[in-house]
Amino acid sequence: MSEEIGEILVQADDLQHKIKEMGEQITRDYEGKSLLLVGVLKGAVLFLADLMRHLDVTCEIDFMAVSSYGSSTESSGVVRILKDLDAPLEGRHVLVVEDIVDSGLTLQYLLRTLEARGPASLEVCALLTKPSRRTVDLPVRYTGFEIPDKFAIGYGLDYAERYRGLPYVATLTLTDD
Ligand SMILES: O=P(O)(O)OC[C@H]1O[C@H](OP(=O)(O)OP(=O)(O)O)[C@H](O)[C@@H]1O
Ligand code: HPA
Ligand SMILES: [Mg+2]
Repeated sequence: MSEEIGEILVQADDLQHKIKEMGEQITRDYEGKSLLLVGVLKGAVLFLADLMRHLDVTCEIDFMAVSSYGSSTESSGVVRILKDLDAPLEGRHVLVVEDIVDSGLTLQYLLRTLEARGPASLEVCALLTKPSRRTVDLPVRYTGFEIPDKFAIGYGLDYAERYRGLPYVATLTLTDD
């Protein structure tokens, strides 16, 4: 099997422009509040780092690692916690930061888990969404871009742990040799 970077789905400039807009919107919505960003490792690392540069509110970060894809292009459907948050969520305004909502299974699991910890509020900010693949209906308050039903790489998104550092989002083309 050989692999190559396919068509570009979201250009680097468009990503950065949208992230600035999202940061400004979140700043307005959380004015006067203290925000806890929960980054979902590993994919959300680039997005969270860029987003928080556009937040003008008191803000802390924490991370959770869950994995359902491994080195496959299809979700296994079984979500596992690999690393939990460092601090309790009780009474906190929590914003979950995701790179992509695809089937929605990861986020469904996360929201159930985090809601049970008693946050003051719990919302989601996702850079990318694939609405055509969604198997569960979820409340995503902030969304960057809708992308088609194709396996995407770049800007945090991996295939077998590679390609996360690309500054744009593209498709991955896999061909049998
Ligand atoms: O909506 P879903 O179908 O559940 O897919 C979305 C999730 O899958 C990816 O994570 P992955 O499990 O690949 O871990 P990673 O972030 O470390 O790559 C992505 O970062 C989301 O967290
Ligand atoms: O399209 C994708 N690419 C990489 N990781 C993913 N996790 C869910 N969907 C995707
Ligand atoms: Mg992955």
